[in-house]
Amino acid sequence: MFSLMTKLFFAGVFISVVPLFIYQYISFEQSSKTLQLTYAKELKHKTELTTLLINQAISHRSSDLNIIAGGVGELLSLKNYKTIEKQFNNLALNKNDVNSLTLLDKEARVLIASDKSRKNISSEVRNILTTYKSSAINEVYLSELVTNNDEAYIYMIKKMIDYDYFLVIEINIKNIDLLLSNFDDEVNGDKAIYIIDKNNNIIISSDKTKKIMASFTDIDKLNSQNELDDRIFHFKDFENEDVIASYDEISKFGFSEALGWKIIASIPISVINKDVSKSLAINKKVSILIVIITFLILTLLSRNIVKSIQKVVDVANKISSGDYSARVEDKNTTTEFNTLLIALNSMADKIQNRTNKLEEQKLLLENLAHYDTLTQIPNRVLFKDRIEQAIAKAKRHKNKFALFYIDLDEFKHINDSFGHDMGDEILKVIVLRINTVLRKEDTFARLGGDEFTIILEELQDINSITVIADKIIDTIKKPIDINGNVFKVSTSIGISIYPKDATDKSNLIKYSDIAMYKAKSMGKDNYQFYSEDMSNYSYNRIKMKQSLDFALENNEFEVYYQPQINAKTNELSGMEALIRWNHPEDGYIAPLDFLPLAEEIGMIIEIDQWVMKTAMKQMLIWNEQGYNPVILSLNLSIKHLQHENFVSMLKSNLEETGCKPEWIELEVTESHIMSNYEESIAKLKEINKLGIRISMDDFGTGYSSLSHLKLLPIDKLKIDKSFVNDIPEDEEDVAIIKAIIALCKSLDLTVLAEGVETDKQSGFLVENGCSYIQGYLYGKPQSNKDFERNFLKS
Ligand SMILES: Nc1nc2c(ncn2[C@@H]2O[C@@H]3COP(=O)(O)O[C@H]4[C@@H](O)[C@H](n5cnc6c(=O)[nH]c(N)nc65)O[C@@H]4COP(=O)(O)O[C@H]3[C@H]2O)c(=O)[nH]1
Repeated sequence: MFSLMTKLFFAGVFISVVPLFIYQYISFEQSSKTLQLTYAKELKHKTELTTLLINQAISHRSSDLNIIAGGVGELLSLKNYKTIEKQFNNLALNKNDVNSLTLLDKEARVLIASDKSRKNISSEVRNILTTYKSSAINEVYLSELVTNNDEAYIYMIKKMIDYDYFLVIEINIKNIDLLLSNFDDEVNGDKAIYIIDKNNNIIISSDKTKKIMASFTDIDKLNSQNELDDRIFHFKDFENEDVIASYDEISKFGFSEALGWKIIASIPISVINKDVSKSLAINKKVSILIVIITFLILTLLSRNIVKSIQKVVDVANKISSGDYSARVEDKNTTTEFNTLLIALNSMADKIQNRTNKLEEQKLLLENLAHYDTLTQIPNRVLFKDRIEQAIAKAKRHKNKFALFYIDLDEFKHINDSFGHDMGDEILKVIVLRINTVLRKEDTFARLGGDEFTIILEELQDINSITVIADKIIDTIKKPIDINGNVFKVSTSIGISIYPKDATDKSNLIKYSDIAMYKAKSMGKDNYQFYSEDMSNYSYNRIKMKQSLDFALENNEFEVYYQPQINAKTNELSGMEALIRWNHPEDGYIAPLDFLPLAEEIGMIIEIDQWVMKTAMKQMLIWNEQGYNPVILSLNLSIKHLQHENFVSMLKSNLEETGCKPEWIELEVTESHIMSNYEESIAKLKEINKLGIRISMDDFGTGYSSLSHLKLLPIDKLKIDKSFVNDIPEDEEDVAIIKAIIALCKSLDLTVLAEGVETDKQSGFLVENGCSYIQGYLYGKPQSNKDFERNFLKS
């Protein structure tokens, strides 16, 4: 993996350097070729010039020889040898290339010489002369080249026909005018010029370091394939160096044919290339400058891009790590980058908005998950979490805390009677009130319905718990006014203490719940601290549940009958059937101790049915026996009454037992009827139609209004024992009882007082218009046999 910077750098190198290299190479090659051709043409010119010079020199010497020969002939005839010698000397002196001028006889003896010291001729000249004499040439003869000590000579011979003498001019090739200077120009230069003989040996060279006559081996190999232009070749010279060369042949001029020389001018390609390099030096510098500028621009550009990308990456990283407020602030000059930045920022905006919404929804969900929607206090879930925290905290600091389990008494009836909306409003008021009693650090939660919990942490002493419990009870107890309806709500509180009662969540809750039940069973508006005995109580409940399942099968239930007396006449006006449970192990169990449980576990209908049938059968028996038990009053649980088949069950019971409907009176409690008023009315009317009477039990404890009562198909009201207990002393109760009696009168209802134990109570009731009495004063609930004996037979 390469960074963007590295990639851009290498791309820059590739883009800028490679084309420049190619360009440099091509321009070098091109320039080299052009220069080679230019040089070649120059070389060609040089060879042509040299050829011309040599030809001219030879031609001039030849003319000189002819002229001298003419002059010498005359002087010889005058025997003026001195003048001949003088002429010889003049020529030798004036012409650089003329080394000597000699007159020889036919035996090749020196007759006259420009150089007096010369008495004999060299063997080479003698041989030339011999060759000349044997040939048929009478014109000027040109010899082959003769070399001697780095010098090269040619000899020109002219026969003096009249005398059989020979004139010989020795020409030093190298001393030919201009040729020398022409050659000298190139000495020490890069160019070289050579004269080679017909055997390709160098006769003369501008470069003295190159041996004269050294073999110029490859000259014959110059052929068309090496030919760049007319007589211009590219080849390797005798030192194996690449050269460009041009040549010319001296043989093309007149008699010089005999020479067969070639003039070669050459220049090494390396020299040309040096020139090319020189001329391209500026080009190179410009290229290097371009490369440097390109690098600089690319570096700046890539830095700029990388910097911008880095900003984008930084922001993207921040966003990915949860910082949705991160934005790219800087504007970039690049359009594409600006587009990217705008897109990224808008993406971040969207993510932030979405995250905010999610957060809000999360909070809402958390709220819904942890808070009670009605009262806005913690719900069961949050309560469980808080109690765990409280346990951990108390454990750490070795503290204790209290757990309150609060249940509103009879709240279900309020709910049922006035509807859930009203119930909800009451709950809200109660929650507000409890909150005023609590400190901020206390957790107040609603577990559901009318059940609440409070965790009281950092307790100073046990007294503070009772103070708060009392305050809660008192504040709830105060009348609650909802839209003109005034309610009085009582409450039961169970309290468990950490770590005294339990150190774990579930036991603390369980024990506070048990304590709450205990509080409930002890009467209203009360609190109870948990104790181990209470656990036994709840254990007993579980045991009782199991026992109830078998009680019917095992015939453990019995129906007792309590007389109802017309106190005015002292006659039996009826009786109430009351269930009794004779537990095989625990003995007698009071109805209020097991009936709520039976209702809870759904057994109440079965039990009621059994009581109903048993009592109906008993009525038939007593009627058949000729007794007059008058009316059988049967208790009815609300669940039983609300059962959709209740009326048909009632009918079939009547049919099954043979009991007449007019013998029967069904007792429904005031609160039960009011809890489901509409449905109850319909059902009670159906029952009424069967000819069965209906009485309202526990009257005064519910919330029925006059208008409700008027519409109900009831025959009798039963004044609750709680109002009877303290009469005639309690003025309030007296007033209530009087009001109920007056109400019955006005609605044309029979009125019966329950729980009458004393003559005083009975006397007061009769005196005030309530002659029907039920109570221990006249008889406790008793077995059928006892009842028959005590009230039917007598
Ligand atoms: N201290 C005292 N008590 C008196 C006096 N006179 C009557 N009582 C008691 O008052 C209760 C009257 O019955 P209730 O109000 O219908 O109240 C009944 C009734 O609501 C319910 N219940 C009893 N048997 C049945 C039944 O078979 N089915 C249903 N659904 N409920 C029943 O259980 C409640 C309690 O029944 P019990 O314990 O039998 O208690 C009976 C009776 O024994 C008195 O002078 N002093």
